[in-house]
Amino acid sequence: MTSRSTKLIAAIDTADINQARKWVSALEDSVDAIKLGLEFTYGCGLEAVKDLSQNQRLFLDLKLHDIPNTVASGLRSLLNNLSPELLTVHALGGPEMIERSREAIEQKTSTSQTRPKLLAVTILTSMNQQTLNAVGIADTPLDQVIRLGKMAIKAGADGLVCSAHEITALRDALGENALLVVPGIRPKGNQADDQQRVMTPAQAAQAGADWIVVGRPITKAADPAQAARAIKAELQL
Ligand SMILES: O=c1ccn([C@@H]2O[C@H](COP(=O)(O)O)[C@@H](O)[C@H]2O)c(=O)[nH]1
Repeated sequence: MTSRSTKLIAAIDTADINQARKWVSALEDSVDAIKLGLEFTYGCGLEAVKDLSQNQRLFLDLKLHDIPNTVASGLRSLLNNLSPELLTVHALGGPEMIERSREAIEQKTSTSQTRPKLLAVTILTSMNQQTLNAVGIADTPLDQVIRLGKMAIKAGADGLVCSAHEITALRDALGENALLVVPGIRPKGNQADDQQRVMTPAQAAQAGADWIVVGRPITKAADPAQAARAIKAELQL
């Protein structure tokens, strides 16, 4: 049990700007932040990201993964126009890519701004033991997340994207300061869709998530705001 207060991020996964606006406005008072990722950014563009996040805390989830120079340059270009609160690179890009990302972010943050927090995506929540084996990794998801998590934090990441199954072991390994941002969340009664390492909002909060990320259980609900409020209520249990 933890005294940490777990916050809710709604994943706004659509390429339709009008749909995105409707969701963001309906969810304004019931979530703590929005997440815009590949679907919205590729479909609507970076100007739309800026526009949609004007009055919202923004998690920009582009999961950059390339050689260190390209990722660092990409981040500098991105941060010319945007200042998300959280952003992602893939831990599998390695320590130099993470170090260079952190440097790029620091370089682009003026003294009056809050620095965007750099999150390293460990093992996608859609992967299980079988999928890891299929890409040539014999370790368990837990061992692999812990190894990547330690490396990423040492290289300068502020936090990690992981599943709720790894939170307790990550807290033991990394302490309380690493930000743990947790997708793969399904309230009871929701289907898992393509997610494999899943827990409920209450379980993730009890394990010590800083943020949970929830997409389809909110956006596909008949009343997205009500679904988000129910998840928030579960976080207080
Ligand atoms: O390991 C990861 C990393 C990111 N995500 C993203 O979170 C949301 C989850 O959406 P649901 O509809 O709640 O499944 C989605 O935008 C993913 O890109 C993740 O699921 N797992």
